[in-house]
Amino acid sequence: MERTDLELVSLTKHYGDAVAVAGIDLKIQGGSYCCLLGPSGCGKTSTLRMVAGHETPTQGHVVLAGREITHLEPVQRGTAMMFQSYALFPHLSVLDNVAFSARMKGVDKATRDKRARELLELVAMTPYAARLPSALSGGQQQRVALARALMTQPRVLLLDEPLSALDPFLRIKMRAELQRWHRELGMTFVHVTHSQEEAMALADLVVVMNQGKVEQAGTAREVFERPRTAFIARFIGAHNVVDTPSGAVAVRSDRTVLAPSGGPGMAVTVKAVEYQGSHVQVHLATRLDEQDSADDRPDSAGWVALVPDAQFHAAPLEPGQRVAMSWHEADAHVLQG
Ligand SMILES: Nc1ncnc2c1ncn2[C@@H]1O[C@H](COP(=O)(O)OP(=O)(O)OP(=O)(O)O)[C@@H](O)[C@H]1O
Repeated sequence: MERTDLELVSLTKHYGDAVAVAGIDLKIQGGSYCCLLGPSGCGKTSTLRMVAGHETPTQGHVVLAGREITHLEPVQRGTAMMFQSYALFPHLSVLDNVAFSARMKGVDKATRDKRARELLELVAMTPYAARLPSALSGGQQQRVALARALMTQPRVLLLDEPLSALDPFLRIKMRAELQRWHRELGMTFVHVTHSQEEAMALADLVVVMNQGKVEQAGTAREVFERPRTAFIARFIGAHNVVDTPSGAVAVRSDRTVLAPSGGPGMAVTVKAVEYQGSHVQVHLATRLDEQDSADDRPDSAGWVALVPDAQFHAAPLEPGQRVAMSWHEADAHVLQG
């Protein structure tokens, strides 16, 4: 089988003095679903735009299927971008929107309409072929945007926050559709998101970025079970970062054990209790008056224990109560840096 890997080599982008992307090395296997994940401003979109050819790298290379594409025009690369705002042409019907790129290339009407109809079928939009975009819902516009991007027969589909404009219900529905399309099309998807939940749900390869660099790349399970740094553990969530005499460790919230005060472990205070159905989230701090732990405060000392509901109700806890927090040695994962 032909290799269609996408490789980024020392990919760098400066805007004046500001470093948006600080030298990324990444290999994305052909046909995989990759999510670029990270907080706002970490360089995800700049990276995607350099792959698409909408931004010129300051340094480095983009290689697709063994071919250097760094300085090619967007249409010559074998990539297609689906934008955050779907940017459909308002005066063109759904069918003509999808067929547009082929029309620009001079493909005859019968051929381009046939291909456009096949793609509308794929995204379940056949009944809407004659409509204008203004008469479609957000989810429907998204499907048309996808069909339009696929018209160029790309090897790599680039998706910039494709679900961010949708309401939570539709977002989950479209997530399942993205998975299905990825499976059916067999092409590489590179999807930018700031939602760890979205990345974990979709990606074969999760690439967590921080300040223009790749902080960790791996399967969702690898990143969740073996977060490399405190930043990753906090960003992925559901982990406590605890300073111990042998360095910082990450412990999953559901593996954090609470015992009556005086028991083994660290003496902490219950700050808040949140009932969540199958589990109860117990927020903990060294003292009751401590501020909430903020993501941007790396030294913050707030923790969460996720206690199964039956266990919690057998021995309920209340804010202000002192407890002992501990974990099994095997559940403490040593962090770097
Ligand atoms: N055209 C530009 N000119 C100057 N600075 C820019 C430009 N585009 C992006 N930046 C800066 O580069 C950094 C990375 O931006 P980028 O859009 O790639 O981040 P992001 O991770 O996609 O963020 P978001 O999730 O908010 O879209 C940011 O600090 C941003 O302000």
